Amino acid sequence: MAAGKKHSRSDGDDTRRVKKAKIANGDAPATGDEVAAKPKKDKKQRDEKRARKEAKSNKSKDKEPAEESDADMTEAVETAAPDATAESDSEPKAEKQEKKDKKGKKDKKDKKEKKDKKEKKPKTSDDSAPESAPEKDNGSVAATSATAVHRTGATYRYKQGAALDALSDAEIKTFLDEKEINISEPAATGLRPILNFSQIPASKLLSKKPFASFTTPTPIQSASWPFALSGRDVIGIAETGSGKTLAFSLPCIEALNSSPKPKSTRGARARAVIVSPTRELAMQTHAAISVLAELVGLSAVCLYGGASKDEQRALLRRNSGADIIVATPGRLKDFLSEGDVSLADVMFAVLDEADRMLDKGFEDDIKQILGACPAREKRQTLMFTATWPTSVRGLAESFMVDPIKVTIGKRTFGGGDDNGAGSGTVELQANSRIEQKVEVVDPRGKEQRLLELLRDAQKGSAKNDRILVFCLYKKEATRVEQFLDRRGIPVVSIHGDLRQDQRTRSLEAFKSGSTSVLVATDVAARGLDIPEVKLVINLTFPLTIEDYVHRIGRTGRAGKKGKAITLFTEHDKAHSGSLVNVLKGANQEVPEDLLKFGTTVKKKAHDSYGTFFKDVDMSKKGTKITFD
Ligand SMILES: Nc1ncnc2c1ncn2[C@@H]1O[C@H](COP(=O)(O)OP(=O)(O)OP(=O)(O)O)[C@@H](O)[C@H]1O
Repeated sequence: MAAGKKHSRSDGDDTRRVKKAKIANGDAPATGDEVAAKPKKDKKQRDEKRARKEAKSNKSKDKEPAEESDADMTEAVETAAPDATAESDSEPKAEKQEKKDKKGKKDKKDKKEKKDKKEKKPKTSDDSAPESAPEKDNGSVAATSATAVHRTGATYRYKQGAALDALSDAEIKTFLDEKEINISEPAATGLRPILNFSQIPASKLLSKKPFASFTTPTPIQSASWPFALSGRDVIGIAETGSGKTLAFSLPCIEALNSSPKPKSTRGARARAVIVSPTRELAMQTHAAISVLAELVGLSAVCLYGGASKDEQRALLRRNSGADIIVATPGRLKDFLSEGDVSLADVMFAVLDEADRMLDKGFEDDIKQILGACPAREKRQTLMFTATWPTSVRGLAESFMVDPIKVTIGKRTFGGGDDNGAGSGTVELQANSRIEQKVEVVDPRGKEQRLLELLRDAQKGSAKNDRILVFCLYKKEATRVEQFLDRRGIPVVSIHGDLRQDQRTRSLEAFKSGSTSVLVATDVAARGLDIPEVKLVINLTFPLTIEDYVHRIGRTGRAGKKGKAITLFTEHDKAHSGSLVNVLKGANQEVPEDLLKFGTTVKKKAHDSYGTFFKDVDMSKKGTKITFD
């Protein structure tokens, strides 16, 4: 099959993927006993003095060099060992039992309150919602000016304003329907979406007019802010480029700004932690949240691999406990284990690109990082992404308390064969402002076709239009960059074989427009907000359909239009069904040539693998494919 061929390529990545498969299969260096023994030990230690002991227990764990741990999405997998016994939020047993009892009582109380509320709630057409979303609240949002209290101890109080209270249910329902907002709210608080910036409660931050350059909140901001500002856990799923960064940044700053700073101690004691899958995304998020943080005198530090630890350590010291840490998992784990950072005071934790962070490649890191934070009942946890595969949902909820799920877009459509096998419904949606073209091509002609597409797209006045070309492998990216360079195309690249300073330089050259073509691996697929990317070309199809949605999402951002062209070959036929669904879901043309490969959505061959897994037929002999 296609995967077999890809893995037989002679670009060096093949062996790594096989190695990854082995590791994720339980063929990891650490034995099961070793892995199992650690959490128990950690628990005991934390029982005595959780915060300090956490750093110590981490110290005893095997340490990976940061330069490898988050250099690239593929590299991250290599370092991931299975740890099925690890707990998401390990705490002492007695404390756990006490919490369980308390939670039991609280649950009973909540249930009663919920029941009372439901009875009071006016019935609307949406009350007949499908069973899959029994608590869906669209259109039945009772006006309330209730003041929500944070369980984390933040003194910020979200009070729904009079202007929002004054709106009729019908107006709210129209807004929710028009913006395709779906809110699944177990606690039925009845909080209404924030329709415009003036409806956000006044605060020191708001007095500085941080949103002056925007006209209205985006749907994900409108719908998630009331809950996140109220201290609730939120899962936010919205299309690429729809302002999710601000959706979690505003509540983060408000929560921190209303809480006393912990007394200065040795090591930086962060109060918010935001975890990102790639260095560039961590830097971008850090830059974005720093704009808000500085307005109210809070500090944010970015920790990522491939750069000097000493410099980052110095930044942490200078800020004597950065309020906010934005980090890639590998480097953050290093700092935790070395005792340079403590997450024991974290009241606000965010997983950006959450499905990627919960994927097998990062799962253990995330367990360790969230395990170093206070228990989920004592922190607020937010997860945001554009794609939310079912495989990560259970794990996500294990890190959260009754999360509110805010989904933007019509995300349910059928698929699979006529017998209903192989798919069912999918909740995957590409940004509908992106025109998606798929060309089925002979694999041998791909690079020539790329050249034609680039020349065509950069004709005349479009000469400097920014175009992002995605490859699957690092070596492939290097080769394609050289191929284009030799043909006079101004090009730079970004992938895991480059040093961090080279990666940064490439991205800067592309962002500034000094070089109009960027060749990238999936290290640039998620989150990067590069202005005016006119076209995304998928030279080689990604490993998962989710990655496809993220890749093309580098264009058509913040309400703009964009275009994506995918060169699809017989090697990618396993993805034809899911690609057809994504195209249909975004009202895009489905080429006949693509349909020939079939429309059945293949179930993932192996549940243990995430975005980077591709089935490898170990019995097959490699076919040497020659490029160029
Ligand atoms: N309310 C708003 N109005 C207009 N533009 C906005 C608004 N909020 C954020 N933006 C802008 O939209 C762009 C995309 O935002 P952001 O990077 O947060 O998207 P995202 O949803 O996180 O995308 P991705 O899924 O790719 O990570 C940014 O340039 C941001 O400044």
